[in-house]
Amino acid sequence: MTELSSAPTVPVGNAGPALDPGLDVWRTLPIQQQPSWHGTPEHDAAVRELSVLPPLVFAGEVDVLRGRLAAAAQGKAFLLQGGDCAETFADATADKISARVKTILQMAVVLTYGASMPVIKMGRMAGQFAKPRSSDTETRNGVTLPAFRGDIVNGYEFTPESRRHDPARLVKAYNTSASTLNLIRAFTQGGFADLRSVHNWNRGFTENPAHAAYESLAGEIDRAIRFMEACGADFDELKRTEFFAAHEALLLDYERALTRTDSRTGLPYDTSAHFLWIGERTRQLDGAHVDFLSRVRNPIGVKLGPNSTPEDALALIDKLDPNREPGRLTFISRMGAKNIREKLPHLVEKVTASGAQVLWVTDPMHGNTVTSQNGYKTRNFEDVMDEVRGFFEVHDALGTYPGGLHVEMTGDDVAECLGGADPIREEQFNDLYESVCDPRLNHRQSLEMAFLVSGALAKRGGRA
Ligand SMILES: O=C[C@H](O)[C@H](O)COP(=O)(O)O
Ligand SMILES: C=C(OP(=O)(O)O)C(=O)O
Ligand SMILES: [Mn+2]
Repeated sequence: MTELSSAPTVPVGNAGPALDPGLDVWRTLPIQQQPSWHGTPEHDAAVRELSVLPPLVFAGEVDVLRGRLAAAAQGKAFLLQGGDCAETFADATADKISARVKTILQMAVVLTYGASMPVIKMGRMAGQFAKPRSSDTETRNGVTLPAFRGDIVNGYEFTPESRRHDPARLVKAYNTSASTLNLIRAFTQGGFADLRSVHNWNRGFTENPAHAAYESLAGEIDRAIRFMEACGADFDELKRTEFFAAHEALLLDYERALTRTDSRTGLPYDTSAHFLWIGERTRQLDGAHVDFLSRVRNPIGVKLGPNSTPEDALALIDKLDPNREPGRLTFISRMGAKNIREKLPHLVEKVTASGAQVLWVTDPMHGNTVTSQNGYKTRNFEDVMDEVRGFFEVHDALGTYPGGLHVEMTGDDVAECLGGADPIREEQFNDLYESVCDPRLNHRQSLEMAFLVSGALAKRGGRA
């Protein structure tokens, strides 16, 4: 198995054949959600600097991921994507990064047991710095400033200086991604991801009386691990795990500058992350984002909101996955709990009938955002779980495979989403709401979701 820490046999570098000129066609196409910094000397200098910096990920790793996603598209693996809505430079600390990775690993163990198949672990991490926004501006107490668009563009602090679009942030985002990825690699390759430790961390969750309902599943996992031990399983082999980095490919200057030719194949790889997705607001068929991502070899995701039509989905497949290559294309539906049972079936049916083998993943966060009585952007855990249930129901009815989960979550004890078995109430927002964009599941809510989804996966497999 290729490990992330090992160097590829032939690294991606700056040398090698010239990049395909098609990679710049996006510059001639309509483009949404970009900062207003083009043409400035600072912007050009930042892009020049990025274009000669080392790749953050290797082409060989990207190929391994494509293979793993192909298995998921065929119902033989399950994808778990999780992390902040918007990473920040200030929170790229050892404690916060490791808490998030630990939580994803904890979720993955529970899901692996329920699914009885490999879980592909992927962070919205090490590059999730750019945010599309509904509005270009934000008004507070009669003062209007540019909206916060993620730390790669401007600062969250509500002052004219901080909200200025600053191209020097492009390079800081690269450096922060590199140090985040370095810690992730050390954490997942250095022995900390030992299956037995990850399972022990879950004990803290089930010891909470609010989570008593999950004790029996945790007990089953415990017995399975002891059974493996008794059979002489090589736990040293299970001390390391693959972990992949993903973000929304929103700022095409950044993505283009980090695109390199793979010297093995001569093909372009976007080396800013293993997996890149196109957001709901930038998936226009004739737009810049779809064009650019159609030309790189990375596995690509596309968010599909409630207005997506089967025709949109089929046209996206033609453009992004013309060779119908399993693992290349993931559709991440984010319909909202109220819509999923009505809107998703047509999409899945038509895509399946076309013969394309995409991976279907649910994002149960972005269609379920509401404002709390006390004015915070939030989501109800029950709505989030209802969308996940709907996703499973739709696939069960159609005989297709619900292949993954895409969530905004953190490893910390924040209060941003309402509810859960150990419920978060809106009075807690004033002290514990930390997100600079969308509300995330906290550590406990994330694990609770994993236990619930694990149960659903086990039921599908006929084991519960
Ligand atoms: O993360 C997704 C979007 O960037 C986010 O939901 C946009 O939020 P807004 O509607 O507050 O701009
Ligand atoms: C912007 C996001 O989602 P969407 O494109 O689905 O709104 C996101 O995933 O943070
Ligand atoms: Mn978000």
